[in-house]
Amino acid sequence: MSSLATRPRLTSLVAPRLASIAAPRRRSTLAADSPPLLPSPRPSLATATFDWKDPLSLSASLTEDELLIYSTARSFAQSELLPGIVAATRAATFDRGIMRAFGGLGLLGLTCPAAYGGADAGYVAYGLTARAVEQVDSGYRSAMSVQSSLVMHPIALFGSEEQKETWLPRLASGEKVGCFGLTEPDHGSDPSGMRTKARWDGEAREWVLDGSKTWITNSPIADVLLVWARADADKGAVRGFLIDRAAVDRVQPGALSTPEIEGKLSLRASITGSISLDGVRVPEASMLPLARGLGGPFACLNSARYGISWGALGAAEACVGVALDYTLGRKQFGAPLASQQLIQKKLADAVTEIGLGFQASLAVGRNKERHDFSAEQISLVKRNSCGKALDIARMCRDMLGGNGIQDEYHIMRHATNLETVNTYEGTHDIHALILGKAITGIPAFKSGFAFM
Ligand SMILES: Cc1cc2nc3c(=O)[nH]c(=O)nc-3n(C[C@H](O)[C@H](O)[C@H](O)COP(=O)(O)OP(=O)(O)OC[C@H]3O[C@@H](n4cnc5c(N)ncnc54)[C@H](O)[C@@H]3O)c2cc1C
Repeated sequence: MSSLATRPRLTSLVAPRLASIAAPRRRSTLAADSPPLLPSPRPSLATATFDWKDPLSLSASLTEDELLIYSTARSFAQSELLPGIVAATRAATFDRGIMRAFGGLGLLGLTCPAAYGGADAGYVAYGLTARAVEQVDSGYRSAMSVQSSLVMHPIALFGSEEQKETWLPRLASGEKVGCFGLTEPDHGSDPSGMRTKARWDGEAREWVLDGSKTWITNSPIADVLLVWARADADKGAVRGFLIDRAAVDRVQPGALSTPEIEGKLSLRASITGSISLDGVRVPEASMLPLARGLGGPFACLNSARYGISWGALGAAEACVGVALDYTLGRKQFGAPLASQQLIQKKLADAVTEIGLGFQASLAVGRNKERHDFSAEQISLVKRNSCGKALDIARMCRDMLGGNGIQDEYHIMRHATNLETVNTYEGTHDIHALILGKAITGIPAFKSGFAFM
């Protein structure tokens, strides 16, 4: 260490030589046949100071608007959400007011049209918001992602004018909460086996829904439930239905129920439930007119999965921040843990993966903004970010020793949350199979259309 410190810095040795090449007056004094001092006519010096929080200068690739959205979301998350997260996790509660607060800041439906209360802000801004919120908790990011990507996005993309006007402004403000019901008790990774049915009652001009969904984020508090079902009058095609809970409860009390799933050891500050549909009648106009087949829900999932690729890394960077502080302060064997080579390697690995992961998500975000992306690119970044973030959270937990399992240090909560984030919206292995199919041309999943 000490000999390195007393050695002149490499740049101070090279700089004068570079200056002599760069200055035209001096260059002219060189003999015409002199060998060049350095191979490149425009050598680049390392001028930026390395910042572990932005190791590959992500912020330099962002617009002013994106930076502003990120700093708004981050200061809200740090000042309003962080202080209560430990208590919310212990009590396994989700404060409905958080949705109104997100809405008040304009963080819901960031990619939706401004004409309906969205922000038209672009996919990178959306990713940055997911990152800021998930630095506090994956459960809060889940609530926001479901509202924005899995409810508002499909209404904006596939909805009628009436559906857009009815729901989007109220979802954007957080006045109404939505949920997305695709997973069923017997069909998770392979939603092509879906059993929930929509029967057409031509006389009443209503759809009658029967079936059940499980593991549905926000379902116990949702005002509008986007439920995917097989429509008998459309040759059994999967269609999306917007169920207005209040309207159903008024006319058919008990036909629709959304009990909370208890006993979760992950995403405890997010509310998750099932959906039970027992002859639920909805008007003809409740069906999303422009979504037909599983391509509808998958289009929504692509948007949410992309956001997750940013969010999961947000959780990972929060874990690294805690681990770094802790290891700088904690002394064992007469020295700070942070001075030990093994600890530094762990931190270097984590910062490397986070920096690379954000660049990958940024690239996919820009591709999305240019309308030039593939579902496989999203599988790649969702899978990579979740897997890496989970590994980083576990490694950071380890760096805190026994204290690492204490909720006040946050890391263990992030690690248990990331177990879910790695599983939902397509498990780590299912995304590997999606990529495997694209690479080899051979689908490894046997029953038709596994994708969730
Ligand atoms: C907290 C939470 C919130 C959620 N929120 C929502 C929501 O809002 N809306 C919604 O619709 N769903 C939601 N989900 C459901 C989630 O998307 C599913 O849990 C996920 O898709 C996996 O499905 P599954 O649980 O049925 O597991 P399964 O599909 O039964 O998979 C179990 C295991 O088998 C593996 N596997 C499956 N098929 C294959 C194969 N062909 N080859 C090799 N391995 C395979 C999987 O990778 C996994 O490891 C949520 C889940 C959780 C836990």
